[in-house]
Amino acid sequence: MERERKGFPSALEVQRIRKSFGKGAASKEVLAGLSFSVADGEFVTIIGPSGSGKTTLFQVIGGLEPPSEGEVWLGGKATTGERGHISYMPQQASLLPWETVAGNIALSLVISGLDRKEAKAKTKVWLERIGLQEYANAYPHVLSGGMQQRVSFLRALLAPQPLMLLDEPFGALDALTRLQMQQWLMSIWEENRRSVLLVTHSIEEALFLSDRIVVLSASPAVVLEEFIVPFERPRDEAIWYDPRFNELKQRIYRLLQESAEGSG
Ligand SMILES: Nc1ncnc2c1ncn2[C@@H]1O[C@H](COP(=O)(O)OP(=O)(O)OP(=O)(O)O)[C@@H](O)[C@H]1O
Repeated sequence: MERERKGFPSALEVQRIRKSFGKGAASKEVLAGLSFSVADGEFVTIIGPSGSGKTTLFQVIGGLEPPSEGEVWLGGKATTGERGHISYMPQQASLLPWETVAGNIALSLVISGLDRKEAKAKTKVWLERIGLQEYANAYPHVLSGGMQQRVSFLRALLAPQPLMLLDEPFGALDALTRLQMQQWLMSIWEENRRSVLLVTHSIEEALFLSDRIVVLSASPAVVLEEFIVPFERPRDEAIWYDPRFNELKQRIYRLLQESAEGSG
């Protein structure tokens, strides 16, 4: 089987993915033939109604669940059903509790190939960049939820895998911290472009952060529509007041609402 294709441009290609759980009459189709891609250095967001299969899709992309049909290509290689090819940031920060904040960051750098001395020096620079230099020697449990997510995002950013999957990373934060985190993440990401696939329930968050938005239908999920987000980078809060922001927000909202009504 062809395992590599020359000149394959995408960080991620999801090709006609189907996924059903259960067998026979009890079988339930969750993903009903999904295809989309993430280009190198692109920030793509998946939005879909609750229960539309977003977590299942991430599990298929990350190789934790085999698809019933279809293929996953990462960085030009067929990786369907294989683990270890993506860097993952979950909703609840998963920092190593026995390592300090600096230790957690340094470990990501060591895993991505730096020696310990280089990793230590780089960790210092990163701690300053994310505003946590005072917490270098603290353990993760003393950090606030927002601070933990900064370290968690940084660990995903520094990991060697080319695609980052961000699974509702701000879902557990209060509204103000969430806004601050969106601005923070965008500024760090704009300086260090990586290929990102984000899942969120928030249309505003998707419009603020992404280059492109893929809207999924209610279960069983298909791609309803893709939207190119037209705002130039670097971005700031001014885009919230741009008439195109509201117009796109309304279009995506209506699409999700129609899909939810159609399935109910
Ligand atoms: N291992 C499994 N066995 C059987 N059904 C499953 C399994 N995993 C997920 N499902 C079903 O697949 C459907 C989609 O679930 P999933 O968690 O992927 O949706 P989601 O879009 O991430 O939901 P939410 O937005 O609420 O987080 C649900 O109906 C769920 O019950």
